[in-house]
Amino acid sequence: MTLAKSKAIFDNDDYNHFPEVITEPKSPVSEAEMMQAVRTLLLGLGEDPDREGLRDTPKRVVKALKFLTSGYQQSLDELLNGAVFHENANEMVLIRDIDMFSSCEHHILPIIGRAHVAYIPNGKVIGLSKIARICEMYARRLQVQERLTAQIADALQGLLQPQGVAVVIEATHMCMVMRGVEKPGSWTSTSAVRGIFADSAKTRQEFMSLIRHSPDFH
Ligand SMILES: Nc1nc2c(ncn2[C@@H]2O[C@H](COP(=O)(O)OP(=O)(O)OP(=O)(O)O)[C@@H](O)[C@H]2O)c(=O)[nH]1
Ligand SMILES: [Zn+2]
Repeated sequence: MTLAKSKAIFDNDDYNHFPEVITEPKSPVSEAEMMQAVRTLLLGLGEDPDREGLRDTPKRVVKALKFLTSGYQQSLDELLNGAVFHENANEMVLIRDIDMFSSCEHHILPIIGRAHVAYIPNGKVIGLSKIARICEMYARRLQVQERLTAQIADALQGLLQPQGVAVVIEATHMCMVMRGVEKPGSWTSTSAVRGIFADSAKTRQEFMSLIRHSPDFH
């Protein structure tokens, strides 16, 4: 199937109307105000925001935070770019070890980990890279790991109406490592299963056994 032909099918398809909700409104705060707030933070920390090393820090922090939360500005429609194709595949598709960087919404500190995403098609498949892009879009928002996991699963379920979707995220939270309870080496696993992965223990186990042998996780 050519890409052009696939796109034509895609254009007529109902997945275009998958209700992607942008949960965050456009910001009413200017960059100048954000930089001023970072300057205040620096003062609060007892620093001198006018010393050479910190002079451009408010600007850098705002730029970095905007990048780390740039998923708010994206939508599924935009990132898919038409890459959903009709295909009579009905075996499990698994992408494992998708690197992931998110930010916890409680402390705005990094969540670092990997996602494993599987689905069993039901007439439609998605461009493989788009699965990683969907993970990135939701990761680049302020998150809790459970919601991030569920959002990825629900996006694929809504886009493809597959037989089922399974998502596992294994991550370490810097708010639990560098501060607070200070537990380096702790990993949090979350899963979200939909359709046949929820209904069939055998299918779920097949997925779990395929992702299990990753050497980095225990
Ligand atoms: N369920 C869940 N909790 C998270 C996630 N990221 C951070 N948290 C937790 O959010 C909780 C916030 O608890 P609070 O007691 O309000 O904040 P805190 O005083 O900074 O808590 P400590 O981290 O225990 O020092 C902490 O237990 C964090 O570990 C996440 O992705 N999922
Ligand atoms: Zn946190």
